[in-house]
Amino acid sequence: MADAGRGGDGRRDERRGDGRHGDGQRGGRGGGPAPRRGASGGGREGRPTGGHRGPRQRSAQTPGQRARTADPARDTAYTVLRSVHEDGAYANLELPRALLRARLRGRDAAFATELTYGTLRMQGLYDAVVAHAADRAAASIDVPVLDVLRLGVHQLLGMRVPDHAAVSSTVALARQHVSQGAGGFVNAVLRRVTERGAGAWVELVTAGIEDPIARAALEHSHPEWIVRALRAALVANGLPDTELPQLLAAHNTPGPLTLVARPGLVADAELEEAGATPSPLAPTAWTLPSGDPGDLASVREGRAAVQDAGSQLLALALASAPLDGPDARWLDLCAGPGGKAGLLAALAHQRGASLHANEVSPHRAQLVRQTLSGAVEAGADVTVTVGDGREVGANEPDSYDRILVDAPCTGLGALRRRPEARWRRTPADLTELGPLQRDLLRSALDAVRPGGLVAWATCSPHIAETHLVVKDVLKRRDDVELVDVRPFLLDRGGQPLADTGEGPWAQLWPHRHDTDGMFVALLRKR
Ligand SMILES: C[S@@+](CC[C@H](N)C(=O)[O-])C[C@H]1O[C@@H](n2cnc3c(N)ncnc32)[C@H](O)[C@@H]1O
Repeated sequence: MADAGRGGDGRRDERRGDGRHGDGQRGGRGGGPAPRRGASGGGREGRPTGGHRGPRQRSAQTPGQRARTADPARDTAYTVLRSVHEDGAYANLELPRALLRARLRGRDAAFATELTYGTLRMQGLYDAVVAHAADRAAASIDVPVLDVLRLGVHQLLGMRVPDHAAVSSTVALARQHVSQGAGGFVNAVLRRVTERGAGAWVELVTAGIEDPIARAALEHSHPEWIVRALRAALVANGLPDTELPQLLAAHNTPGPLTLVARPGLVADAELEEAGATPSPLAPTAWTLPSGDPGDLASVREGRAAVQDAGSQLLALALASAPLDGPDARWLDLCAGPGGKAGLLAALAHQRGASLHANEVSPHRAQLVRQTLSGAVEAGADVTVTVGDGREVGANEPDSYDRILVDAPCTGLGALRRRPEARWRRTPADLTELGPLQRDLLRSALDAVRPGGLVAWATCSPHIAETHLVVKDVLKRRDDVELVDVRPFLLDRGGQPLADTGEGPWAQLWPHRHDTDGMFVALLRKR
């Protein structure tokens, strides 16, 4: 298969530092054919689990009769996969553009979304399946061909696509984008994949792996170092490590599409009329069961937005913790693209306070301005600056009453929304981010006035970015105390969220709270 394989891996370095930790929910919701649940998501199967399957649905067409042109939904998924793997693109940004270009809406868009996101998430497991079925290392297969195969395997093992449709359409993709020869190779490999169900494939590729972490990593398609870190984070936050499979499975399941209703800017009736329902998770959170959030006037006008409930809870906790003295100046130190600043600006406006939103990247600061447009329109006192947050403490000491540090981090708590992130991140990112994170927290503690509050937040449960940053910074300061944040993490009914840890900080979990894995610590300067 000269055109399907080659000697080495030859993949480009797919890493690209991003610092992108907006909520990025748009496009993350699957739909259309329901994903099969079990091998990785707690029950994906839909097939006999043991051994080889019985007679399969085979295509009646001969290879010559089969489609040579891929259908638009699969073509779109393939194009996005190539951009992710070849150009370092982000699927949550690239997919909406690709859907628009292909004019896909409704079920076709939902199919393309599930195919893209599911394939990227499950890539680790699928490569092992491909390697077994092709009898060669996945790394020895040209990445464009491997991407076609991954899409085919996801249709066969992760979605309810009939075998004949999955195989013939994926072969068409290979012929159209790679070559005739690649089509033959893809056909042969996928036919072998159809010989077993998802559960049987997992058993086969994990057979003989004794280390439970390595086994869980392959079964749930995560890099091993992330599985180890998540296990440590569960234990450090008082949860049993037996929950690890549920946590990993939650990363392989699309999260709900949650909206934030920015207080004072949008009425409940308007959201209800648009089909949204109140989420029990946070007083400002709404769930949009179907449809495009961009169709809502409140979203287009910045009065509501797509935002994970966990992000909302953190901003609400910072805003609601009691404060002695003035409460007039709020700062969001690392604000881009502005999700939490949007909520803080609305809350500050209701209280007669101002919000200063700072962001180091000019492009992302521009996104913050756009995000805050709804609050500004309503008269909120908001300033957006481009600057290094590490310098704010020295430049404006003892100046703010409440400060949010939503720090640049690995984003390991948001893996369900950023399907390729798990394959891009490396332990080296932690080494790189650690000093920056500590400097930002120190700067915030300098910038807050005595008696004021600083919230340290990450969308990562990794101990190195959560507990250790706070402990390290506090070791050298005797003017700061930790405040128990858990009483301020309130659900829609006003009750503190359960299972957020032993305090004083709090860790949210996708498998427990159905939010991103956000961490928050609240600090008060004496
Ligand atoms: C986790 S994101 C913030 C997300 C934001 N709070 C939201 O809810 O949309 C972290 C942000 O910190 C920014 N950042 C990184 N280094 C920074 C620095 N030295 N000073 C200020 N911002 C920084 C990144 O560009 C990124 O936009």
